Amino acid sequence: MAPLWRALEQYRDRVAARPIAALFDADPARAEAFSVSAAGLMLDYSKTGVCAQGMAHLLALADGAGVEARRDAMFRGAAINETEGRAVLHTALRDPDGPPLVVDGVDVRPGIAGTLARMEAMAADVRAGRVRGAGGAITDVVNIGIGGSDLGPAMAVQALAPYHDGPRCHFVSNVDGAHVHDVLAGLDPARTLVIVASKTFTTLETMTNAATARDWMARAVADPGAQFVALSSAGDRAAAFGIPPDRVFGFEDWVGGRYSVWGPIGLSLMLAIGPERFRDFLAGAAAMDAHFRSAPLASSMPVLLALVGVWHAQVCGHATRAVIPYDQRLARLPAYLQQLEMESNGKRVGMDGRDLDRPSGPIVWGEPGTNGQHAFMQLIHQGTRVVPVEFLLAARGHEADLAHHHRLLVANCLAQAEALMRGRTLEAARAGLSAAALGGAELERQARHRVFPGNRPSTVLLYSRLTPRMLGAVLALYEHRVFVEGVILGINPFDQWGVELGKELAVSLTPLLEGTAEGGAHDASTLRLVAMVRADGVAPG
Ligand SMILES: O=P(O)(O)OC[C@H]1O[C@](O)(CO)[C@@H](O)[C@@H]1O
Repeated sequence: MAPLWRALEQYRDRVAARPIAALFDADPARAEAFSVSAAGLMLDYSKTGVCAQGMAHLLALADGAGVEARRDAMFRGAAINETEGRAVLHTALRDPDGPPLVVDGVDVRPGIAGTLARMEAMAADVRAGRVRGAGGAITDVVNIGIGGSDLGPAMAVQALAPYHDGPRCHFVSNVDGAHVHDVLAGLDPARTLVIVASKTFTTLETMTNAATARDWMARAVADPGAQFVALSSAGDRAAAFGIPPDRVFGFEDWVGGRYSVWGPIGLSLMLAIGPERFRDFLAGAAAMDAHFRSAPLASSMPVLLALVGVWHAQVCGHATRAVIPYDQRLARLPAYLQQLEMESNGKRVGMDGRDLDRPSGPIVWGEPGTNGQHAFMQLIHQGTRVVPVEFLLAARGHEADLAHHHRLLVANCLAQAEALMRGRTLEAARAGLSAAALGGAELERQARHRVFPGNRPSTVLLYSRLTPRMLGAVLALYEHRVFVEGVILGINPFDQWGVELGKELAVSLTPLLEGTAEGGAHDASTLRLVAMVRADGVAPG
C-alpha cells in the first residue's frame, strides 16, 4: 500500500493549487461524470477537488487494500471482526428471505426471519391494542438504551415522523437522572410500554435507567414486568431482570451495536410506523447492499463516497467532516453518524497491530440546514481550516401545503454548496461595496472582510423524499462507506475498545463519590474534584 499512498500524495501536491471551479471549466460534463446513482439516491461529488486522475489513484488504493474481497467476506459471514473473532452480518437482517447463510455451521436466515416475525406480531398486537397496559391500550413507548441501542431508533423515529400511526415513542439514554425523570414525567405508567434495549444487558446507563423505570411503573401497576420488553443478546440477564422469554427479542454477536437498528433494536421504529413500513426501511437498505455487492468499484456509491472521504481526511489532512442535512427530520443523523463513523474508524492501531501511519477516520459533526447557516457556516466559508461538507437534500418535502418552505430550503442548500466552491474575490467584494456607495479607504478596509476564499469542497446526496425506504438506503450507504474507509486504512471498524477505559474508571470512582471508599489509584486532580463534588461543589480547605 505504501507506494499507492505515495503516488496519491505526490499527485495531491501537483494539483494543490488547482481550484475546484477550474475543474468545471475544463470538463463541461463534470457534474454528470462525478455523480453516481443507486437505490434511489444520487450522490454528486463534483464540487470536490477529485478529478479523473485523482480518482484513478484513489481507486487503485481501494483495489490494493482488497475492498472487494473484504466486502465479499463480510457478506458471506467470514469472521472479519478479527479482534473479537466475529462475523459481521447486520446486512443479513435486511434480507430475511435471502438464501441460506451459514455461520459456524448454522444457517442464520431462519433465526432472522423468525425474530422479525415475532417483532411484527408484537408490534401488531401493541398497535391494535391487544397487548395492553394495566390502564388500557399502550399510548406511549419508552426505549431505554444508549449508543447503538438508542441512536439508530431515535434518529429513525424522528426521521420518519410523517409515517407514524402507532404509539408515541420516547427515548432515554443518559444516566443523568434528568433524562429518565423528564421523559417519564409526562407519561401514564398504566399505558406505557418500556423497551430495555441493550445488546449486552450490562450497560451501566441502561441498567440504571431500566431499574428506575421499573420502580416508576411498580408504583402504579401490579405487574410491571408485563409492560416491559427486552431487546438483547443476553436473554438470561433479561430474564433475571424480570422480563419473560416471550418478551425478549434476541440477536447474535454478529450484529454490532451501531449496526443494530435493522433488527430487534428497531422495535420502537416498527411500533411507530408499523411492520409494513419497517419492511420498506429494510428493503431500502437491502437495495443499497445489492448495489454495493455488485457494482464495480468505480461506480459503487459507497466506495466513491469513501474515496472522497479518504481524499479529504487522509490525503488533504482535513481533520473534520460536517454532515448537514437540509432535512429537519434528520436532525439526529449527525449524532448517529458520529457513533457509526467515529466508533468504527477512530482508531490508531491497524488490523496488523501496528500504528497507523496516517490519520484515522475524521471527526464527524453537524446540524440541520438552514440552522447551521446562522451558526457555524461562517467558519466553513471564511475560517482558516477547510471543512468538507456533506449535504443531504430531499427534492420534495411531505408538507404539500408548504411547498414554498421546501423551495427555500433547497435554494439555501444549493446556494451553500455553490458559495463554498465559488467564493467571492476581492474585486467582486470591492464592486459590491462601491455599488453600495462606499469608496476610498473605507471601501478598502471593508472589502477584505467580504472575501470568500472559495474552493471549499462539498458533496450533495439527493433523494426524492425521506420515505422509510430512502432512509434505509441512506443509512446502508453510510455503513458501507465506513466499511470501505476502514479497509483502506487497515482498521477493524467493528470493535470499540476505546470506550472501555473510561467505563472501568467510572466503576472505581463511584464508591469514592458514595463515601464508601477513599483514595485509590487516581490522580490528584480527580481526587480533588471528587472531594469538591462531595462537598457540594465547594473547594476543600
Ligand atoms: O447495547 P449495549 O450492550 O447496551 O451497548 C450500548 C453501546 O455501548 C457501546 O458498546 C460502547 O459505547 C456501543 O458500541 C454500544 O452501541
